[in-house]
Amino acid sequence: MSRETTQLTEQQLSDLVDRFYDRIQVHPTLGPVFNAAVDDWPAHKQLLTSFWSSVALGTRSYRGNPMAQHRGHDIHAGHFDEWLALWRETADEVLDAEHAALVHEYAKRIGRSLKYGLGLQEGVRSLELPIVGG
Ligand code: HEM
Repeated sequence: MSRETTQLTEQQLSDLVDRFYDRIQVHPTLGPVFNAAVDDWPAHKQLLTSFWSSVALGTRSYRGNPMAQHRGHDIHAGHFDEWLALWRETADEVLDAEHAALVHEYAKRIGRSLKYGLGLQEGVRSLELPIVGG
C-alpha cells in the first residue's frame, strides 16, 4: 500500500536536527546552556542525527550515554518544557503529522527520564518536602 511513501527517513531526521539546533543556538534560555557546552555544531548535529535514527529507525548507529552528558550543565526543569516546545514546533514544520507525533512522543518520554535521572522531576521533589504537621 502506501507504507513505503510514509517511511520516516534518516534525511528527514537530519533536516529536523539541523533546524532544531540552529534555533537552539539563538534561543534566549536554551542557547546559553548549549553554546557553553558545544564547540563543534556540525559534529553535534551529526551525533544527534545518529541518536534520533537509532531511536526512531532502530539503526543502532548512536553510541553514547545521554544521561551522563547532561550532568554538570546548568540545566533546570523549565528547560525541558522549552526544549520540548521547540522540538514540537520544528517537527511540525519538517515532518508530516504522523511522524511529527511519533518524534514528539519519543522526546517527551526521553525528556521525562532524563529529568528524572537528573533529579529535576517535580514528583520526586515533592516527596522530599517535610511532612506537614509530622
Ligand atoms: C528533552 C529531551 C532531550 C533529549 C532527547 C536530549 C538528547 C541529547 C543527546 C542524545 C545528547 C548527546 C549526548 C552524547 O554526547 O552522546 C545531548 C546533549 C546535550 N543536551 Fe540534551 N536532550 C534533551 C534535553 C535537553 C535539555 C532540556 C537541555 C538543557 C538546556 C539539554 C542540553 C544538552 C547539552 C548542553 C548537551 C551537550 C552536552 C555536551 O556535549 O557536553 N538537553 N542531548
